[in-house]
Amino acid sequence: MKTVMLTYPQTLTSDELHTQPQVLAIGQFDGLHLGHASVILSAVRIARETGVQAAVMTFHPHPKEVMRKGDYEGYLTPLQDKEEILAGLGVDILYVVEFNDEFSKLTPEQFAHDLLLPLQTRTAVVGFDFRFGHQGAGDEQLLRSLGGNDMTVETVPPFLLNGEKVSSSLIRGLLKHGQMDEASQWLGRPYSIRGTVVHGEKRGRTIGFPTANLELLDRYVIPAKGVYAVRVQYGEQMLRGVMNLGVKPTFHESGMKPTFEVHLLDFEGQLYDQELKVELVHYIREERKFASIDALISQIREDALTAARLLS
Ligand SMILES: Cc1cc2nc3c(=O)[nH]c(=O)nc-3n(C[C@H](O)[C@H](O)[C@H](O)COP(=O)(O)O)c2cc1C
Ligand SMILES: Nc1ncnc2c1ncn2[C@@H]1O[C@H](COP(=O)(O)OP(=O)(O)O)[C@@H](O)[C@H]1O
Repeated sequence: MKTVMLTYPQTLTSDELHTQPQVLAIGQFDGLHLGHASVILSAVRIARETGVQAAVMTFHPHPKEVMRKGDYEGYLTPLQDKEEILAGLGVDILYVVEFNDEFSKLTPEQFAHDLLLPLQTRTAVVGFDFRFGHQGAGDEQLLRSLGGNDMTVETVPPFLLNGEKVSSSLIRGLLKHGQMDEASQWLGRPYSIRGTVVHGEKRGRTIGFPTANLELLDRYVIPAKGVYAVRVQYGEQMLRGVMNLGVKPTFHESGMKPTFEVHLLDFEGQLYDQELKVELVHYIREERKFASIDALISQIREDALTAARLLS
């Protein structure tokens, strides 16, 4: 899959894009959950049937991050994660449109005429509640009429799981409550984060449980504090682990920023500066303040056994 970054208006109307006829799924797609996947897989299917390219258009940063100016709760799937998942769904090309003030003011007509049609979009595929253009003025009907004879529009109905509509906001809520099993079901995969291993307080090794402390690569949605059974991708290897996401109340009074720290079950070696992808598979328990270090150690030992059992 190829990724093309677009900024309106400079790059859009130029011939340099070398566009070819395509089926284009359009959306924010944060989370790339089962509902999003059904939109994208519809586009891929139509593209294969009609012998054209399967494309996706998304917007970055998240419009809410731009409009709320810093008061944004974070991404379920930052760009790098989106790219990886979309490539796996069979998408040929991903257009990432820079979402900025100017882009947010585009009318529906400009969006269709200056962006979709120059990209040779033969079919636009959108979710049932798709809105576009300044303040969401455009809907599916308007998109259809703006496409005229050049572009058709396919609308994909809501994807239901156990009778409920799969949505990013519902998944965010599940993560905040540590309901990882449900979140995984709706996402179609476990929730994951990526980070670089940084130096911590060097206490882990002294208590027999070294932990790789992660500095997250992006502004992820932060799930519930507590202990998790995790799978860790380290280069080509998949390793099992147990993670604490919290403020270590046994050692610190309030005011600490939550840290992500992972103890790998079957690993010895150095991880500093390495990148890890951590899948939060199950929530084990809440973080607690222990009366002694020994009590904490025996609890961590038990957590590691629980994680091994849950991940086997
Ligand atoms: C599985 C696991 C569970 C943990 N649970 C708690 C906890 O409930 N309360 C707490 O204060 N610290 C908890 N910790 C954090 C430890 O206190 C921390 O790993 C230790 O202080 C080492 O920190 P360092 O990596 O910065 O050296 C946990 C760590 C792990 C790996
Ligand atoms: N099984 C393991 N799980 C996690 N990290 C490990 C493991 N074995 C060795 N390490 C290394 O030890 C470091 C963590 O040790 P620790 O004493 O907790 O130091 P820090 O406070 O800097 O995280 C990790 O960053 C990694 O380089």
